[in-house]
Amino acid sequence: MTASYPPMIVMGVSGSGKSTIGQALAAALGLDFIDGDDLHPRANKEKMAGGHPLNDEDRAPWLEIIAERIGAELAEGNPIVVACSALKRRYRTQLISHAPSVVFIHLSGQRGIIAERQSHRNHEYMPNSLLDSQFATLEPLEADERSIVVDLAQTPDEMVRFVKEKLADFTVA
Ligand SMILES: Nc1ncnc2c1ncn2[C@@H]1O[C@H](COP(=O)(O)OP(=O)(O)O)[C@@H](O)[C@H]1O
Ligand SMILES: O=C(O)[C@H](O)[C@@H](O)[C@H](O)[C@H](O)COP(=O)(O)O
Repeated sequence: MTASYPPMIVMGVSGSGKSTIGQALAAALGLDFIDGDDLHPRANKEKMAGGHPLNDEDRAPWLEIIAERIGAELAEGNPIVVACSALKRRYRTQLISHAPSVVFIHLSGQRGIIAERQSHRNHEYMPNSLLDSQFATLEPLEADERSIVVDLAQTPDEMVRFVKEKLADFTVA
C-alpha cells in the first residue's frame, strides 16, 4: 500500500535549511517539492536584494500564490512539500486557507549556526544582513497549529528521519 501524507510547509528563517531539508524530505517520501523562493514577485526579490526586509503587504500576494498552489495540488491528490519562511502566525493562517491539513515543519535553532552556514552559500537575492530581521519577525508555532519542530543542528538525514517518524501522528486530508 502507498503511504499517504498531508501537504507540508518547511518553515523557518532565511538559511535555516528549508530548501535543503524540503528537497530531501520530498525525495524520501516520494512527493513533489516546490521552493517558495521561486514564487516571489520580482519586486520582492529586488527589495530583499537591496537589503530591505519584506513587510506584510509585500508578502501577502506571495503567500496567496503558495496557498492556492498547495490547495490545487491537493485537489489532484498530490500533497506537496513547500519551502516557505512562514514567519508569522497570520501568514501561516493564510498559507493553509486552501488546505487545512497542511503540517508545518519548523527548522529551529541558533542564530550562530545559521549565520555560519549562510557565510558559505551564495543566494540569488537574499543578503545575510537580513537574518536579524528574520528572527525579529518570527512568531513561534502555537499549540493549535499542526506542526513539527526540528532541531536544525542535526544532519539532513537525521532531520528527515525525525520528521518521518513524527508524521505518523498526523491525519491526512
Ligand atoms: N542540516 C544541515 N547541516 C549542514 N548544513 C546545512 C544543513 N541544512 C542546510 N545547510 C546549508 O545551510 C545553507 C542554508 O540552507 P538552505 O537550505 O539554503 O536554507 P533556506 O532555504 O532556509 O534559506 C546551505 O548552504 C545549506 O547547504
Ligand atoms: O518572508 C520573507 O522574508 C522571505 O521569504 C524570506 O524569509 C526568505 O527567506 C527569502 O525568500 C530568502 O530565501 P531563503 O529563505 O532561501 O534564504
